[in-house]
Parts: sequence; C-alpha cells; structure tokens
Amino acid sequence: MAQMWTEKRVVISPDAPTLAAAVAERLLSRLARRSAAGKTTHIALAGGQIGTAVLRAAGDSPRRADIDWSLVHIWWGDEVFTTPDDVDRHDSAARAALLDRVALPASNIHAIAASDVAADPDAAAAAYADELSRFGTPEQAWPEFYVCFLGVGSDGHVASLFPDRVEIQLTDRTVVAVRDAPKPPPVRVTMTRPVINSARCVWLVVSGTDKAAALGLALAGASYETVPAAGAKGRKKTMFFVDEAAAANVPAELIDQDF
Ligand SMILES: O=C(O)[C@H](O)[C@@H](O)[C@H](O)[C@H](O)COP(=O)(O)O
Repeated sequence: MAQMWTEKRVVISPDAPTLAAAVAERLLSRLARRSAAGKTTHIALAGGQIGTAVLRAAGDSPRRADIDWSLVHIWWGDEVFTTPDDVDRHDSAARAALLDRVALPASNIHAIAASDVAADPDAAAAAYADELSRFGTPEQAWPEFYVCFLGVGSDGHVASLFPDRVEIQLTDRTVVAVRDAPKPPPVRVTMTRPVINSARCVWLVVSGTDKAAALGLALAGASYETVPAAGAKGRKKTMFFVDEAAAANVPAELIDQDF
C-alpha cells in the first residue's frame, strides 16, 4: 500500500479559483518549455466545472502568449453525445474558455463528433479511434499524451468511465460509447483506461466537499472498478490538484507542500 501511495501526489489549494489558476499556470509553463524546445505536445482535456475553470484561467493568463500553439494538439478524454450547440458539450466550453483565444490551428483541435455528424455514439467513438490512430506511435494506436486531465465525480468517475460498469474494464479498444450514464446527459463517448493511463502525466483536478469521500477512496487504493479515479495513473506522474474542500480525507503523507 505504501508503495502505491508514493506514486500519487496531492497538491492542495485554498479554494477553487486559486486551484484553477495554479493548474493553468503549471500547464502553460510546461507548454512554454516544450514549445521553446520545438516539441509537439498532445493534451487530453476533461469536461466539468473545474476542468473548464482551469482552461478559462489559462485563457486569461498573459503567459499564453509564450507558446507556439501550432505545436499543441487538443483532444478530449470524453464528450457528451448531443447536438453541437448543446451547452453541455465539452468542446464548446473549452473553445470559449481557451481554444478560441489562442492561435491554435483548427486542424490541431480533435473534437469528438456531435450528433449532427455521427449517426450514433458508436459511430462517434469509431471515428475518434480512427483520428487517434492517425497520430499513433509505433507502440500504440493513439498519440503520446503529455498530460491527460481528469475531473472526478462524487461517485469516483473519471472521463465517462463510471463505477461498476463495463466501460471501465475495456482494454480492447481506445474509445467507446456510453449509454445510460448516471451523470446527465446520459449518452456519451469516452476514451478507455489504457489510453488515459498511457499519458506521461495524469492530472486530476478536484474541487468541492462532495468529492472528499471519492478522493479519499481513490488515494487509499480502492479498486478501479468501483472507484475509477483510483485506477487513473500516468506513466511518469499522477498528480491530484485539489482544493481544501475536497481534501478532507487526503492522507497527510501524500501532500506536496509546494505547487
Ligand atoms: O461530464 C463531464 O463533465 C466529465 O466527463 C466528467 O468526468 C467530469 O470531469 C467530472 O464529472 C467532474 O466534473 P466537475 O468538475 O464539474 O465536478
């Protein structure tokens, strides 16, 4: 158990706005460093309030000018399968918060198809698997993600991988349709665990008292089938960025003092 804990680190911010700003600065500094070195960076985004708040803080930051955005590719860990103008769409929230405010070429924005383009969520999942494979490496049929962002639900879900459902178990495909999701809207498309966990860094961003129990279980090594956040793990680093409200059950030995 102790060994598992050393792989995950928790950084606590006083409140949600401070958390969003701090994660945004961390993201922008990593992107600036990589862009100065001429490196292409693939990032997978999350939906949800705090995930969008991070993007808004990045969009508000003057440091966004330090980045050659033509080297950055944007993907989504999951998406709701609705019409393109639906307010719940993760891609439209991300565009308003950050993507439309930087010089990102349209071809670098890899959105999951909405219901005007794909006939059903299975078709959207298949199309996204194809798009991922266009950027695959010799080892895997998807790009090498530098950061995969995840939000965490009060039930412990990440992306659209919900507790005690078949999708969390799947390892034979990269993207899958989800129906009857417990979080509305019920029809969704999500990357699977092997893709999420192939990211160099997995950054879970968690805010609010309603997340404290799930976060505690995720850090205490619960099974990923019942607490999907417990199974989220980057190849090099797994960071939980949380606010004080969410941090009630975080073991002291996992806390990193400096952001
Ligand atoms: O539907 C979504 O928005 C995401 O797919 C979901 O995984 C989200 O990231 C978490 O539910 C946390 O969302 P909050 O940050 O809004 O609590």
